Amino acid sequence: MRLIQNMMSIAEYPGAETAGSSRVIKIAVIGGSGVGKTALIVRFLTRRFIGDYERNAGSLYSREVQVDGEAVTIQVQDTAGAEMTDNGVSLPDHVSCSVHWADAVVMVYSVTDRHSFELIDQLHKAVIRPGSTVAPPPVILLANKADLLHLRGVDSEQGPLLAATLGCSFYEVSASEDYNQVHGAFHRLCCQLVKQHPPTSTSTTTEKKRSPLIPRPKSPNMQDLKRRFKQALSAKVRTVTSV
Ligand SMILES: Nc1nc2c(ncn2[C@@H]2O[C@H](COP(=O)(O)OP(=O)(O)OP(=O)(O)O)[C@@H](O)[C@H]2O)c(=O)[nH]1
Repeated sequence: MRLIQNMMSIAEYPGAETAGSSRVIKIAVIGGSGVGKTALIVRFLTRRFIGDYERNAGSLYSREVQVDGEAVTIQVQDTAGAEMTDNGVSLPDHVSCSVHWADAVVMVYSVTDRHSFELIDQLHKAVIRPGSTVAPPPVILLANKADLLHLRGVDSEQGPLLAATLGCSFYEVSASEDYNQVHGAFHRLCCQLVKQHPPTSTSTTTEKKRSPLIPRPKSPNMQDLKRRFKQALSAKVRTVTSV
């Protein structure tokens, strides 16, 4: 039942094409696999924590929120997990496109996953693209799963240290335990973007950055959500019948 309620909360959630307000803020969330990217986005936008997910293929979430008293449409692009290879970090095309599309980037690692922490430096390089003439987008670093103290693989001092080296803000959060932390981190980023881009110049700035070659990110639709719900449900039924 919890699963059903949770899935319905996503289905009720406004679609990506509802950008009716004057201003659209685009955020890409990137990081290693299973660090909680989807959980963080859903938590920020719906207040809910959903424990069951399938591997992410890259969905675009959208919602109108109030930022400093102004109605703003936030579009958040979830991305597939990045992997470390012998030649550095391997970013699927979809992730690179999302980074170029975004006004700001949220990098995520899990405090329980040392590899996801070690990916961050490489991911940051992919975001800021040293030597590029285009100004890099604002970036924040989130250390997720702070509730899993017994599984901690990254010391609590290491995150802030890395963030200071990279020149970005840092937040240790738990998508499962603390809505306020997650909301605070995303909200501060939104405030920063709103201040940086006054309403009249927003669309111009955005259009300048976006290449026509970059495909629009996917948005979750009802059919996709229903399919995922059925999959999750049949997995549960299998578990129950096999006991
Ligand atoms: N305990 C705990 N579990 C979490 C937290 N955030 C996410 N999870 C769990 O971690 C698992 C992975 O979460 P996802 O949100 O799917 O992670 P992801 O980064 O989107 O995963 P990929 O799409 O595979 O890259 C899920 O089982 C979540 O329930 C958290 O803060 N605490």
